[in-house]
Amino acid sequence: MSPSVAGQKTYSIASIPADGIGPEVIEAGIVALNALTETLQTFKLEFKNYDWSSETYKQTGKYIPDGGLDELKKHDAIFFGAVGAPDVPDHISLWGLRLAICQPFQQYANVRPTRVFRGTESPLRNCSNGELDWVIVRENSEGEYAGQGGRSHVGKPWEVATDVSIFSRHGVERIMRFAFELAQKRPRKLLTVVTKSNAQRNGMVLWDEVAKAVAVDFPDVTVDKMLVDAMTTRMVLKPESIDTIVASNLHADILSDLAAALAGSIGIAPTSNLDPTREHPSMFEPIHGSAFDITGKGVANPVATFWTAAEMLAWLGEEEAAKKLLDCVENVCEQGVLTADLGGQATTKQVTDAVVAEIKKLGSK
Ligand SMILES: NC(=O)c1ccc[n+]([C@@H]2O[C@H](COP(=O)([O-])OP(=O)(O)OC[C@H]3O[C@@H](n4cnc5c(N)ncnc54)[C@H](O)[C@@H]3O)[C@@H](O)[C@H]2O)c1
Ligand SMILES: O=C(O)[C@H](O)[C@@H](O)C(=O)O
Ligand SMILES: [K+]
Ligand SMILES: [Mn+2]
Repeated sequence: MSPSVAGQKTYSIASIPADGIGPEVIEAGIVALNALTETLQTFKLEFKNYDWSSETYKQTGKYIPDGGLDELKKHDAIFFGAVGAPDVPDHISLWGLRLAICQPFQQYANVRPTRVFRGTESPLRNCSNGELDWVIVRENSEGEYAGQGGRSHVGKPWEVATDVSIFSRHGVERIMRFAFELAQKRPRKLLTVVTKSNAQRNGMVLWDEVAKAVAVDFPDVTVDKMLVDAMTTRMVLKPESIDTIVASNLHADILSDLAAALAGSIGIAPTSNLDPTREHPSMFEPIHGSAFDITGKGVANPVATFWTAAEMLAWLGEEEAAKKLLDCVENVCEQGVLTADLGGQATTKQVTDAVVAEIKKLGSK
């Protein structure tokens, strides 16, 4: 961050639109953010685009060029689209770009809020707005995504393959502390620790023990423990009983897509990959992937990326602007300007234009 001539703070943002609908929604996000800074005149954003993608990988053999991570470190935040292409195996693309940033940058806290917006509907019967307002905290550096494992005797009938889950006391304790602190800041002060310590008898047992130990430091937070399978039914049947959730890397990945769908669509929900120590820039992306089925059609819902942009601003310290942006987005949903995933007919551009129009109204308030 650097002071600008006009005395306004300037934040430097690396944008990595990458694959599929990533470039479509990131473009929409940048349009909305530029409209916001022009209207508010309270801070500035400078974007630098990185064309790292599956296309680059196919041409050069690398998603991130040599020295790329050092380049990224110079920015205040990273605004990421989605990675994954039909002609590159998914494990190559995910580990080549998203995880290749999250893991070395120790963005260990993945924060995934979900709620039902004004003007949108939950597919759940009898779930009114306000009854589904959750934040899922996903452990984002180890667990099932530790990268430990391998294959031997490839192609032989006796072939073996392993993916070993790693739970370290250090890794579990830091995510638990983060989740308790977040739950403590929310009005209900309610945290559900998701586990699978009946079947997974080592790592998940450590997970539970550390949760219990950390809870002692947060006497004002009410904690409960749920096995992940039962958690899915509670999310569907008693959404109002849930507030903040902490879960392992894989469990939370699955639960958060479910959460987004229960709030109306995967096209709404944001993700923050945070390095809470602020040693490295944090990375912000919509929760969804590259959505090959709708790529290039101009119909991707940009709302998840707008909410992502708001989360990024809040992390940078611009909470008021973040709140205003999200309000504009919710106003547009309430006006019924919705993409097909939310039951509407609007295009990405029509939703973006409507959000920009709402943002411009802020200037006259
Ligand atoms: N963080 C990431 O970059 C990330 C996340 C998830 C999946 N992926 C990758 O994306 C690729 C496709 O994965 P997938 O199909 O499992 O998940 P996906 O999220 O891309 O799509 C799932 C479904 O949701 C719909 N959808 C997603 N985003 C939408 C939006 N903004 N508006 C409207 N509809 C939307 C899609 O059309 C599709 O029907 C794979 O390569 C996968 O590895 C990447
Ligand atoms: O991390 C993953 O599993 C994928 O990138 C994706 O599904 C996500 O949620 O980020
Ligand atoms: K994404
Ligand atoms: Mn996911």
